[in-house]
This record gives sequence, structure tokens and C-alpha cells, in this order.
Amino acid sequence: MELSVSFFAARPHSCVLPVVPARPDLKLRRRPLTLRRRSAIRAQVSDPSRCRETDDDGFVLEDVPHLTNFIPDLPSYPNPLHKSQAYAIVKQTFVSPEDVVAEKIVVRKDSPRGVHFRRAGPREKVYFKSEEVRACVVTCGGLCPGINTVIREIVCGLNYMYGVDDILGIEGGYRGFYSKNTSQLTPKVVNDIHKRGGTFLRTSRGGHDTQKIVDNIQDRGINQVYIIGGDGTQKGAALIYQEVEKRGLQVAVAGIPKTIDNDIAVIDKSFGFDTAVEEAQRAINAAHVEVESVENGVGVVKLMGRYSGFIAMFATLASRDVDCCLIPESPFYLEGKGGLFEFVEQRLKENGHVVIVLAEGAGQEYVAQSMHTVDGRDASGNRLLLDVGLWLSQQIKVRLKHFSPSMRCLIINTNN
Ligand SMILES: Nc1ncnc2c1ncn2[C@@H]1O[C@H](COP(=O)(O)OP(=O)(O)O)[C@@H](O)[C@H]1O
Ligand SMILES: O=P(O)(O)OC[C@H]1O[C@](O)(COP(=O)(O)O)[C@@H](O)[C@@H]1O
Repeated sequence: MELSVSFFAARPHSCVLPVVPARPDLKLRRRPLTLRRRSAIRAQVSDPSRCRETDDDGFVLEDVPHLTNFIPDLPSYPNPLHKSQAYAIVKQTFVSPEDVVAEKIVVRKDSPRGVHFRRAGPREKVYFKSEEVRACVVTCGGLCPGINTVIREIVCGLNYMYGVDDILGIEGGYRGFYSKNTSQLTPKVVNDIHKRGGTFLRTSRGGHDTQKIVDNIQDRGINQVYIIGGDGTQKGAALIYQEVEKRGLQVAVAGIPKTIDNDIAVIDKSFGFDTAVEEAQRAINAAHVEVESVENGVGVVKLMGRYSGFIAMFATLASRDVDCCLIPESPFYLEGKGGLFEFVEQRLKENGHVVIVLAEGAGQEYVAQSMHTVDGRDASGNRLLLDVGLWLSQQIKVRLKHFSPSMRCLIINTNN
């Protein structure tokens, strides 16, 4: 997915905020936390109205909007989890609305308290009566392992834990709101979907038309919208929420962040990342087996990661068979002392084979220079990347021909 500044784990103050949280009970308070005067310390958020802070200790709350922001007298109800046998006996089932999570865990004694985010989890009060909920689920953008599990959990959680019976599946991404029929989702319908790959609801790029989508939400009487997708999807979700607010509709919009890359700062781990790392290791293993079996074998394994190298890095660390890992965050060069060619030659001399892992977005500037290609985009406007794996293996073959004419260079592309 294309990453905006506010998404990047590597950048300060980065985060992905659900437009409203992804659970029906997870609502934001109308009253802010301890809200005092603004100070010079400011969180870099795309929407400054979400950012609140104190002047004395630099506490910043980067908040998410709530229905009560624009429907002030919205009644609330006890959370149905109160009645659940499984939950009622558990102490601290509910998350206090005062709870926040600090963006940074490493701080200094005298540093400002810094940016905080609202803690997710069930609240004691909810703002919908279960029997009045008509929820919908949509998946947009790129795929990621685990999407079906998330769909299943939304449906089963809403039904079993919150007593919601009316849940619609929107098919084929955002455009499905206005161009496709919906299907009814029940625990029975989604029972086995977590065993399949892809998305049970299908997905698409492009096709985000805010007016048409919100018209449709209104026409169908939907009042909870669960949107699973990457940064593009979440930008679309934010627009939907803004339109809902403009129209004064009692519709909760929950963005559920999906990224295979695990490049979101404020969550422990994005779903699908572990599977991607595991699969990546299989590819690395295959490359290692191949290059070990020939004379001067060079394996180039291209993994996912347009702008972040977490998959490549974690798979490299786990595999122990990788000699070099190239990621977009860390520039590299080919020629001269400390360059990649020197390293490859050295490893071939020492070990007789080399395995290089490449994140898809690494070295794009070199490939662009040598290929003179036009800037391609997908239907959502994301830049199409050039094939760095193919390019690098060609470069190595040409440049190291003198070293070993019998050198074999193998490319494994895992992302297409
Ligand atoms: N800036 C944006 N505003 C509104 N909708 C967007 C925006 N960017 C992307 N979208 C929509 O979000 C959906 C998914 O976006 P895409 O970039 O393809 O995938 P991802 O969500 O995985 O990043 C598409 O339907 C696209 O039209
Ligand atoms: O070929 P596609 O479908 O554009 O996807 C490839 C790219 O999508 C990503 O996996 C990011 O997608 P998500 O973060 O939305 O999962 C990149 O790292 C990867 O290189």
C-alpha cells in the first residue's frame, strides 16, 4: 500500500487511527481528557482538531472523533458484555475511557509526556441498542493474510457478544456500496472463511465515491460501517466519516488497519505479518537450497515491501541463510569499497554462494535510472514499482562475469 507520512513506523508521530474504533462498544468520549491550554509541543497529525495537549507537561492526545461530537444528546446503554457469562466474571473487562497509550515507550525523565492515543477495548457504555444495529463490512485495496479471520471475528463478535443480527457484506470494495447487491452475514455464513485465503467479500482498487457511498449507507439504513483496508482505504473511511458528520447521521465508521508490512507504529503487530514472514522464509530456504547446489550460486529473493522492509528484515533474521538484506529505508550502493558487488564477490570467495533478500521497494532509484520507464499507477493511484529483483540479478551477472563465468543467478519473486 502506498504509505503517507502519518502511516510510517519510521517517522515520528506516526499512527493509523480508526475513524471510530473497530468495536461497537469502543466509543470516544465527548469530553476530552484533561484538556488545558495548548503549548508549543504539538503532535504532527493530519487533522489538528484531533490533537489536544496540556501546557505544563506536554501531554498530547491524538484523538479519534466520536458520534457525540455532532449528536450531543445521544443516549447510551449498558454494554451487552455485562450479560455475557464469559465476561461478567472477568475483572476489568472494560477499558476506562480515560486510558491512553503512549506513542513512545522510551522517554527521558525531563522530556515532555508526548503523544498519546485512546486505548482500544470494550467500554461500559455503548451508543447503539443491539436490535437497532444494521452493520456492514467491506474490504478494500490489497490483500493480506488474515482478512477473512477479521471478517469472521467482526460478524461473530457482533452477533455472539453484542446480540447484533443484522450484518451486511459489501462486495468488491468501496464500489460495492453502490454497484453490487449486499449479502447477509451470519456466524454460519462466515464459519469456515478463515481457512481460505484472500477476502471472502472480494476487494478492488479505485471506485471511492463518497457521496454515492454515504447515500447508499443512508438508503440501506446502515448505522455501523466496518472498513478493512490499508492507508488508501483509511483515507476513504475518513471521507465517509466526514460526510456522515456533515449529514448528522448516527452512523459509526470503524477503520480496521490492514497492512502486510507491519509498518504501523501504534499497534503491536498488524495481522498477516507473521504469515508473510513465514512464507518469505520458505522462499529464502528454496533459494538457499538452489544456490548451495551449484558453483558460485547467487540467489536474489524479492519480497513484499514497497516502502518498508519489515518482512524482509524479519524473514532474514529468522532464516539465518541470508547474506545481505536490502530494504527501502536504508540506501545501498553497488560499486566500489563497501558496495554490493564487492560484498557478493567476497562472499562467493569465502562461501561459494550468496543469498540476497530484497524488499520490493529497495533500490528503485537505480532501476528507474537504468530502465527509463514511465511512471505507472494502479487504479487507486499507487505508484507501480519496477522489478528490482530482475534488475539486480542482471547487474550482478554482468558485473561479476570476470569472477566466475559459471556463476548462476537465481531470482525468486514472492510478490507477483
Ligand atoms: N485519498 C483517498 N481518498 C479516498 N479514497 C481513497 C484514497 N486513496 C485510496 N482510496 C480508496 O481506497 C481503496 C483502497 O486503496 P488502495 O490504495 O488501493 O489500497 P490500500 O487501502 O491497501 O492502501 C480504493 O477503493 C481507493 O479508491
Ligand atoms: O502488487 P500490489 O498489489 O500493489 O501490492 C504490493 C505491495 O503491497 C504492499 O504489500 C503493501 O500493502 P499493504 O500494506 O496494504 O498490505 C507492499 O509492501 C507491496 O510491495
